[in-house]
Amino acid sequence: MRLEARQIGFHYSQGSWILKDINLWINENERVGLVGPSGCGKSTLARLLAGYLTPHTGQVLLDGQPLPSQDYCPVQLIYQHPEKALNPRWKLRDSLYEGYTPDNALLQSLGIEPDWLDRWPNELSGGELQRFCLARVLGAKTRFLIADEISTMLDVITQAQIWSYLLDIIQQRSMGLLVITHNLALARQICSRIVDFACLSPRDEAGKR
Ligand SMILES: Nc1ncnc2c1ncn2[C@@H]1O[C@H](COP(=O)(O)OP(=O)(O)OP(=O)(O)O)[C@@H](O)[C@H]1O
Repeated sequence: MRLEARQIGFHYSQGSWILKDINLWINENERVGLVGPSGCGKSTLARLLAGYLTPHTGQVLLDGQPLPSQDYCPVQLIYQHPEKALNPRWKLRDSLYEGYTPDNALLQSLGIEPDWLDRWPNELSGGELQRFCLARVLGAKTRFLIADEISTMLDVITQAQIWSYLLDIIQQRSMGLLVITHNLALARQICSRIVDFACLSPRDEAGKR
């Protein structure tokens, strides 16, 4: 299976182009790191790849087909800030079971304590909440995971734990992973291929992208 951004162009509202002729692909079993300067459009590309935004030109393709618009999306995205991804008015149990029913083994392997399910999002730490966000996106139908700066605000021990859980699951299920990060050392440690955002779009005749 392959996730592909083909000739993607995108701008917000009436603004200027953020992405132009962007090409990127990730195969299953592949862990790709995406690095680039702040504001260049990495998170925008992540949202396009997961189907949260629609490109103005080009296509996002999964094995040559558009992403499903109704069913569970096989491409799932996790953000840097778990508190923004969870409804503050829902207990964590409700957020967790919204998309599918994760089994106890998965919750255990992510280090989620059973009593956390009865708490509100503001009653857990950032690292604990991020485990919920991971559990939410790891439905059996997930084939590609896009991790957008998911461990930036965590301490080193929690970072190591979360990446270790995640990489195990990704390997067991032969999933593809796109890691968006400013941490080149992390990308080198985790990824089988690293892509510089600046290399995703073609240069014009003047050598500009
Ligand atoms: N919802 C939005 N509306 C308008 N402009 C936006 C929106 N989201 C992002 N942008 C703009 O799009 C550009 C790319 O933003 P994006 O978040 O994709 O960059 P990034 O490479 O992920 O940055 P960082 O590494 O700092 O997270 C920026 O100039 C940003 O200001």
